[in-house]
Amino acid sequence: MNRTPLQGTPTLELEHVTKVYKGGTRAVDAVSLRLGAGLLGLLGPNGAGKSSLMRIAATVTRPTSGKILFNGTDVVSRPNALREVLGYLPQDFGVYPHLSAREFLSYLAAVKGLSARSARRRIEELLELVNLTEAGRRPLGKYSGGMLRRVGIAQALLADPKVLIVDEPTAGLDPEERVRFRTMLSDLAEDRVVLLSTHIVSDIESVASDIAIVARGRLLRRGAPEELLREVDGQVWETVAGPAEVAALRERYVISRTVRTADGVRLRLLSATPPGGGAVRVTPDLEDVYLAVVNGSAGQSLRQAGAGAGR
Ligand SMILES: Nc1ncnc2c1ncn2[C@@H]1O[C@H](COP(=O)(O)OP(=O)(O)OP(=O)(O)O)[C@@H](O)[C@H]1O
Repeated sequence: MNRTPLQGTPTLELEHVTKVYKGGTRAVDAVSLRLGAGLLGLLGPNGAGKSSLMRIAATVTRPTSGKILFNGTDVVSRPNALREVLGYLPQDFGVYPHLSAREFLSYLAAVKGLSARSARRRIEELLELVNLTEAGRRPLGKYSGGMLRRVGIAQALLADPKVLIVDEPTAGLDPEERVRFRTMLSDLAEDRVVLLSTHIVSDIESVASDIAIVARGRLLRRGAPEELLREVDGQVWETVAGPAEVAALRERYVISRTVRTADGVRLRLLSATPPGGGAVRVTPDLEDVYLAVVNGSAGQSLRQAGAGAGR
């Protein structure tokens, strides 16, 4: 493996990273990932180990075993090599409720060692970017969940990071904010490593050209959306069923969507062979792949192996 990246192109490598918590939960199980400039969407159901993996990648938690290298430097033993260029938005981001967004960001900028002058300029840029210029003087205690999330995003970008790690960043954002945020992240990913975790497929399908699917601590797939989609090519079907048949279909197949219509329930299901009942083959989307992979059934019978993971 080439350990000498080109000047200016950051690389973050996770090698066989494992995290076993006290009590024995194996939250991350031998995950290896190599990230260069660009956005990697880490997709997995609740409890898959995404936050644990992100905390480890952000040097907040030490792995039980495995290595993390930033531009070739081992950051488990030398975390500052990454921390100096890292922006991190944890899932449980907390603020001081009596401070305004400007005061809070100024405080963090001082902690990060930014000069007062460049901090002021940067904070105004960021407040504008996350659409909080007007609200920037109000105490954070009066902010909505979505506004606080945007403050979290601004703090992660304070020091113009080379590596940006954002854990479920769109939680609490309204649809318009989600779109704005996704666009912002894909712009940032042009020359930075951006790692974004989510359990919502639509959060990443329009921005991530690179997707990793995790479940039960393990990395199950990694690839471009087109590659992942090929896995369920020809195996996604739509059918309309009466209310009585729906339960039986749920037993037999991984169901990726249901919509009630005037004629009954329109189901989208995964099956390697024609499921019968007039089902029509349809073009797969990422939600289908995600469910197939997480249910451990891609390429096999596509029968439901577990309860609707990730929904
Ligand atoms: N500090 C901890 N101590 C013990 N177990 C933990 C700890 N943090 C996480 N876990 C466990 O590790 C597993 C993975 O949790 P983690 O939060 O990393 O998953 P996740 O994919 O981020 O899920 P969510 O989106 O629900 O947070 C879960 O079983 C969780 O209960």
